[in-house]
Amino acid sequence: MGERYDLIIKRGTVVLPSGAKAADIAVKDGRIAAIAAAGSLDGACEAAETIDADGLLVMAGAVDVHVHFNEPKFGHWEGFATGSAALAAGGCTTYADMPLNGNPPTVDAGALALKASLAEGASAVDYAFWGGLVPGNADRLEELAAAGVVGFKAFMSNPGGEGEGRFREIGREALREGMRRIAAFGGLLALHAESEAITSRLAAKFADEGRTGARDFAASRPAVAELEAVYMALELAAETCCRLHFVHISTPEAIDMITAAKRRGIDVTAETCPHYLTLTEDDMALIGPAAKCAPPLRGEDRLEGLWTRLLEGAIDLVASDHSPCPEAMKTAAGLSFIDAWGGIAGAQNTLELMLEEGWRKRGVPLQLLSAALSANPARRFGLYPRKGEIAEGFDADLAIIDPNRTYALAREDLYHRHKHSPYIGRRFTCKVVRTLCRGKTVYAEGAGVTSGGGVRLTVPASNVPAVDALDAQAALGAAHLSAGLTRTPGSASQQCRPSAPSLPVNGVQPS
Ligand SMILES: NC(=O)N[C@H]1NC(=O)NC1=O
Ligand SMILES: [Zn+2]
Repeated sequence: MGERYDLIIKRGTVVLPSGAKAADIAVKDGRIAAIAAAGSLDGACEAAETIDADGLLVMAGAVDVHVHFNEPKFGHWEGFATGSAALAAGGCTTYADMPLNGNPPTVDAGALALKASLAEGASAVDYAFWGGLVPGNADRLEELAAAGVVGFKAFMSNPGGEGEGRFREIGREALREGMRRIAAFGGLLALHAESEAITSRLAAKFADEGRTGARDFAASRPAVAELEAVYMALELAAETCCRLHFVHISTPEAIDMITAAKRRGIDVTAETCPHYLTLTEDDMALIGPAAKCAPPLRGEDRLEGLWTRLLEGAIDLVASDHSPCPEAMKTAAGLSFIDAWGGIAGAQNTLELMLEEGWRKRGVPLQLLSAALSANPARRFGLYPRKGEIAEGFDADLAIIDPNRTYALAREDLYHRHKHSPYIGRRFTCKVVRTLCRGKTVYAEGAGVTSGGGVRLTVPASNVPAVDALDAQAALGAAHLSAGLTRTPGSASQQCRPSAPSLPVNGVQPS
């Protein structure tokens, strides 16, 4: 007998960075200890537990860097236990929680410590936190960075939300100052990019005119609001050398502006969400407030344009933007579409939606989906080389998927606190059947979710790699399409590279 392992997952179709391959995976002390030809480990080695993955896909657990779990104070909207249970059931093993909708928002070290104390022992999977950049907290950014946030989030338009002291949007000059400060310590800024001037003016105009429907909501947040905000932020990033990430981009035109900025050497990445890749404005009008989000869902052409950009490697990552609320804020009698909460509860469905709509329907290679869902977010936000990939030495964070299962998503399948979702009733031809975080099963079909074992990950500010590290995905996508995405070497990113030395990854050790 050879090595003794804790777990062997045998004969799965394993999605590696180089492609899908029949393989066995051995796990020891929470990490991937060996990857070998299918059937070669079983029998040759001892293991405390064996999972037979014959006929199943094994992917790196998703790294969802955009969720709103809303504690403290708004845990009745969504909390760490229920939100993370939904993620686990959907094949996600690491997430980063956004600094807003909870109260106090995560805009200083005290608020971060309070939030961390609430997450401790409650989360099913591993997690990290975002800090916030808001008017007036420029002096608090360094303390948040020192406490290990993955980056800072700011809103260029009104974020909504409730409560005294809630999160606020930031104007141009405060944004520039925040970028300057963040760049000084090698941090990263994530932006919700919609122009407040455009969206607030249209919202006020439509309110006067009594226009309150789904189409009116979409028209009040047109594509140009996103494009103007992205353009302005890219200029400020070039000026301040601040590393930038755009959350939930909804238009291919904005992706193209970001791609052009990358070619100029600006250190910037782009995220989109499953809903912009799977639902249109027409769907929003049909489904109602469960499909309301900001930026709003767009037309079919833009949806397909985003898939093309994803295939080209021009979209760096996909995250859920899970932003739920109590049922009544979506469906109360007499509530107009305009007044319903804007946020889609999608934490559980990211991986299955991407497999269904990407791999199945559009032929997107599995390794490209895996890069967008796992490796790239882990890399960009300092969680790599611990999270995000199936490779020796990485945490054994795995999603096991049955690619031969047909089911229609039912309300009762959902683990998040409030069961409104635009995907209820949707048919899937694949299903996550088991999720492992550091080698421990956190979700198994039938058994459900095992709660509370997730650990917090902290990231030193200067440990986050520059965008060049993501070029592998662009190359992967370009190879698939045989259309090249090239970056101009030695331009702004070279001048802007922070002088701080690169630190080792400070992910929490497996306990
Ligand atoms: N406040 C908040 O969570 N907003 C999120 N919801 C949404 O649809 N877009 C967002 O940025
Ligand atoms: Zn969000």
